[in-house]
Amino acid sequence: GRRLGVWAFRELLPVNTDDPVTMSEGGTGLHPCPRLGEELGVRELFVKNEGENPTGSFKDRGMTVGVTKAVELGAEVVACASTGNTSASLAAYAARAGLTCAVLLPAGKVALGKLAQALFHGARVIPVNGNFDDALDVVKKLADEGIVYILNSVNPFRLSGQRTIAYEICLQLDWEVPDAVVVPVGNAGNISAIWQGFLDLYRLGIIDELPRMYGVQAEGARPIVEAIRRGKEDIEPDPEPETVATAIRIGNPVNAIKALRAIRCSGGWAVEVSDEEILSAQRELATREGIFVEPASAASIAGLRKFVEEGEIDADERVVCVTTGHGLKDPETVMEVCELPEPVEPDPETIQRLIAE
Ligand SMILES: Cc1ncc(COP(=O)(O)O)c(/C=C/C(=O)C(=O)O)c1O
Repeated sequence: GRRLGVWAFRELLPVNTDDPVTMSEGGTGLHPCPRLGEELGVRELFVKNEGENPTGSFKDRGMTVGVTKAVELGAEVVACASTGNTSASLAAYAARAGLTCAVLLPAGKVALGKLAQALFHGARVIPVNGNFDDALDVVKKLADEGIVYILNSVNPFRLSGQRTIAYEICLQLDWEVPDAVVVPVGNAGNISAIWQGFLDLYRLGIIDELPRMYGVQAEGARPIVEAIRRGKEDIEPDPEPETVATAIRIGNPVNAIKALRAIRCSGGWAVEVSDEEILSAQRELATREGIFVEPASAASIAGLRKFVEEGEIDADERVVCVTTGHGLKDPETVMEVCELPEPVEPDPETIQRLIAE
């Protein structure tokens, strides 16, 4: 009788408490998307919509475990660097736990919805002159000195919560395993955690096969793609990452080694997509299947199109695209590509004409 969500899998989580800091995170929809699948050329396309979480991104799965652990350890100040969603999630869960929260953000590069969340939940929002990577370096130094408890994905408790994405996908597919799972990659924690989740189920004998893991990055921020393409063991950090998908505007992913292993051990691959491809995929998903995601999330859809074109994923395979954040996070990017009509008089003829146009 457990509600589907992160804590339905409590026996698999590394936190021994029956009093978690929780807001019913997880239990997100695994939506069949036949029209979009048809367009992309795959037999069965599902979208695992993480924008349905309490603060609108998959980060809540990690934060519920990470912040519960912070309380267990007696931490007083929790902190993170963030491109936005981590800070929004940490601000909410820290508020719920009564912890002081500090978030460092790359000044001018965080979507409006995420800023509103972090500010409104009462976090100490600290914009810094520099990129996400510079901000993370500072928070890591402060954590090493015991001044803050860090909740970025260098914290293993954060990633353990995100494994539940894999648990839920299998449960929602009646314990079958998809052929391919496509994930947008920034700091590279999520693709690593999802792979670990599938491995957990495999080692427990619950599933007897494993999916291939596919990572998608923005053309302007693609260190993982370059390392995969060149067969490298580690990445070349990109000092100037740039993309409209600000959530994945990351040049030096801390989980690079884990992500390279997840992609290689699973027989998957990685690809980059342009900002234009991201924005058109975002629009297609919203207009064809009614699912509204922020730009970075749509990278998984744009990437799937390329994996099918390149023969990495076959037309007759079952594919899950993980869409990682809600579209409301970044309304400004949406309004840049939409045309709001001028107001008209509310008379029936005018309205009828406009509807018919
Ligand atoms: C919508 C969305 N989609 C994909 C990613 C990439 O996940 P990772 O590869 O695990 O980093 C993020 C990451 C955001 C942050 O890193 C942050 O919020 O600081 C995101 O918000």
